Amino acid sequence: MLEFRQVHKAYATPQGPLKVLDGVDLSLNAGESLALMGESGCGKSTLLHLAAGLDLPDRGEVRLADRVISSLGEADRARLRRETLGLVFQQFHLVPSLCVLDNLRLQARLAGRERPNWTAELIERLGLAGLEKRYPEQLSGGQQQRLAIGRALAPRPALLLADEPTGNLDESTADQVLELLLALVRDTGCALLMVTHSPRVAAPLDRRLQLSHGRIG
Ligand SMILES: Nc1ncnc2c1ncn2[C@@H]1O[C@H](COP(=O)(O)OP(=O)(O)OP(=O)(O)O)[C@@H](O)[C@H]1O
Repeated sequence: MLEFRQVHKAYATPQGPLKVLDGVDLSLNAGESLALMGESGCGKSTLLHLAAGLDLPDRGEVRLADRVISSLGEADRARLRRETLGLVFQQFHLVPSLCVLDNLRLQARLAGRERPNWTAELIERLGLAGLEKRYPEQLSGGQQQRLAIGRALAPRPALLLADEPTGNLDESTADQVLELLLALVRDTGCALLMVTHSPRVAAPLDRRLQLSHGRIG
């Protein structure tokens, strides 16, 4: 589903290149869930951005759904991302001018996979029934993050990439949102790569990997 082969990435800084990934190998099978852990600044978000084709490695290869996403041009990367991936970040990235229902519909439509029955089921399971016509700013933080998860899963992606998806929520809301995310991932058979610094959040996933000194330990 997702594979990194000897991936290297450095950022240009005024002090010279900052080496962040230094030969990362990683492989995630279809339907599998993986927690990527490591200290702040070790390169977890960088790795996730490379997995999504939002950025490119300096060396090495990133394969997504049997395509080498790191060799594709920007338009092809965007298409592969739309067709294959769901993305959930700490900031919700909802469309503020669209209501709950249209936020969900838009994402499915962009992927060319609108399924009204699935959208309706999602709204129920997200606990957003009755709030379909509300705009994101009229929702609580937990509701917004549930909507962001629903939006990512609306097109039934093969892989969900999540960057600290409960990082902005209080502990009990975070627990509920995480439980919902894992249940939806399990029921849709979607693979999951989740960045988290929290062992508690990582515990229920199939595997846990540590990123340190630019490599997977
Ligand atoms: N565009 C950029 N230009 C220069 N340096 C960057 C850039 N993006 C990230 N960095 C640096 O690269 C390193 C890795 O950043 P990254 O965001 O991947 O870490 P992280 O493990 O996700 O951190 P956190 O857990 O704090 O979110 C950090 O030292 C960061 O300051």
